[in-house]
Amino acid sequence: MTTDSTQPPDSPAIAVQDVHKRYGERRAVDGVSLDVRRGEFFGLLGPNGAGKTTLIEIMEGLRQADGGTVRVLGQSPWPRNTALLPRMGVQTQASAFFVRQSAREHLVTVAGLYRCDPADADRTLESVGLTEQRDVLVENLSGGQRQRLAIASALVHSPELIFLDEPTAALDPQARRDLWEVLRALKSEGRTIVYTTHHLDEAEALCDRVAILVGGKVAALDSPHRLVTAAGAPSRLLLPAGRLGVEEAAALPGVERATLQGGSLVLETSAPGKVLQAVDALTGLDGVMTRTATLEDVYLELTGAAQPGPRVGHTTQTEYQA
Ligand SMILES: Nc1ncnc2c1ncn2[C@@H]1O[C@H](COP(=O)(O)OP(=O)(O)OP(=O)(O)O)[C@@H](O)[C@H]1O
Repeated sequence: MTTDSTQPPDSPAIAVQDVHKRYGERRAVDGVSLDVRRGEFFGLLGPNGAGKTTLIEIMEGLRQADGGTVRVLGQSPWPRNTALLPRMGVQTQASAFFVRQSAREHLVTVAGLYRCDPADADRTLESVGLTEQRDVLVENLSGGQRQRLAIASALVHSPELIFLDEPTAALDPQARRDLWEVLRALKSEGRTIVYTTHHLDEAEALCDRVAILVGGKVAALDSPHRLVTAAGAPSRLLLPAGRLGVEEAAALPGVERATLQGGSLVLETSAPGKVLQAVDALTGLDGVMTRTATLEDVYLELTGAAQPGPRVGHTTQTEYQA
């Protein structure tokens, strides 16, 4: 990995100040300011059309901002700054491939463009778990394997700053988890990663900090843990239905709301310890589950997509057994 010794080590990898971008009347990026720290795994989240791709393209030097300033590794990415190219790796949702080449040939070709050795291609193929497919033609790779090859193409020259745009979108659950390990290894090598995803569990598991963009503005920026804690969303306790009456449950100390959902009695509370104690005293805790708030709760609240009533998907869950 090459680094710029002229930059102070504590300077941000990316500094974005009051950046604007319009397409006609549409304000795609509307006064965004944020820093991405060196070595940070930074998530850019937001609903479709929130301005993530536009902002990333401005950071990558692919698009000109209408206003504001952007510094990437201490330099301006616009007008197109070729000095930055060897220091950045870019994976987009529409990556281009040499489809009539094998996976390895493709990567050796990309490595050659960066004046890297074929050995770098082999090492990178291994790091994304494609060694077995090295001789398979790109056009015969599965969607997930191509996705991994796209990521390998962004990594082959060992860039210090990596942009990954929904890299796990086409991956099955196991391949997604495998890729998490690849990404964690990159972070542990000190690389800076800017990451977009619609998988909130993934952002929570991987990112040091996330920015949630809504309508071209930063609606929240912090670590997933602090965002979840600050949101103060209630925890939920799920009891098998019939264990307690709804009214009886609603009257327990600390319970803010009790509802029947499917086969469960759902208790919302900001004092889960207190409610667990009360339930334990009445019925025991066998089969009781707790679900704590997650980044998805915060995200849905901020993007205005929150549904009334408790959600039960994608939550951190603990089940009690006798
Ligand atoms: N080249 C363009 N010309 C005109 N409008 C555009 C262009 N690119 C994006 N937009 C509009 O700007 C807004 C932001 O788009 P952008 O692609 O940056 O959002 P996004 O957050 O990346 O969305 P997604 O999650 O769907 O990829 C959208 O309303 C989009 O329709």
